[in-house]
Amino acid sequence: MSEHDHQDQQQPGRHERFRGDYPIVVSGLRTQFGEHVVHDDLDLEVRRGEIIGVVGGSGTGKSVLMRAIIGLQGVAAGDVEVFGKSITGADPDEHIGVRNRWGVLFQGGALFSTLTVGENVEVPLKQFYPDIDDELRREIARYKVLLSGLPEDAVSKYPSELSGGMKKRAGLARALALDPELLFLDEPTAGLDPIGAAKFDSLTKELQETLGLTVFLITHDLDTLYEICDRVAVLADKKVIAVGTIPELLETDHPWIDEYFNGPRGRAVLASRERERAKST
Ligand SMILES: Nc1ncnc2c1ncn2[C@@H]1O[C@H](COP(=O)(O)OP(=O)(O)OP(=O)(O)O)[C@@H](O)[C@H]1O
Repeated sequence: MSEHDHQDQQQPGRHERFRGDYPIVVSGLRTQFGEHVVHDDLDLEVRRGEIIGVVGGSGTGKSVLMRAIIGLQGVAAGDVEVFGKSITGADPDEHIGVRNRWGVLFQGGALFSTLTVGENVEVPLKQFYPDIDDELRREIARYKVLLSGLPEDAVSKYPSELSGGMKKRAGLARALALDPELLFLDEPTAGLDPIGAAKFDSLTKELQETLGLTVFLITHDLDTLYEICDRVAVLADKKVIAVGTIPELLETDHPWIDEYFNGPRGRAVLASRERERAKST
């Protein structure tokens, strides 16, 4: 047995980081519920190390797309590759080595209400690394809670004792439990006040930079798009109709994109950014 094999046996699930350019490649995706087609022939490539914002009107299929990418949503046609491996139609057990390389913050946090924050973070650790001893697992969970910007005493609190912003951070701590390379965030700043939302954005950016994460971020928050997203993918007409930086998107002349970024809210965000810039110069 080589030294490498030996190490792999000692650390189940250990893997090389993905070195390819596109950790997520979606090609010709079709999803549907009965007769209702949500995506049809949808393509998307997510670049390694970027924060990609995913926007679109309500019901255009942003969450369903995320679920298709992480294998929770059946796919009627097309292919989804994550870290170069096809997820589509695969037996979940077959791809355990891929599934422990991403973390997900679902809308609303999806925390277990009967477990403390620390115990919530321990759930994926128990699932994927059952042999870690209790003390080490607790210590890893505590570290992830602190990494997510929560105070030490949050570890032993129950979700019902937390504010909305703290719940999001607790959900983030759980998403980070397995040291993921890919982070999925479904509307992370929804329901937060503007200051809390800006803090969460900064944390996301900091984690992307320090941990080298690729972030798939569904949002309706224009501030988030301007502040931290490297590119933005726009869902409409059952497809990704455009993907690029905001200035690139504005050149496409698509009516929805124009309305989204140049409508009253888009203009207000731009004006406020201009004011901030003027203040800081
Ligand atoms: N389990 C399901 N069964 C049937 N239809 C579903 C199911 N999940 C989602 N849909 C439908 O798929 C479409 C896309 O839903 P999805 O939640 O992805 O939209 P979204 O773009 O994330 O919307 P929002 O911005 O409002 O969160 C919607 O029409 C929704 O009703």
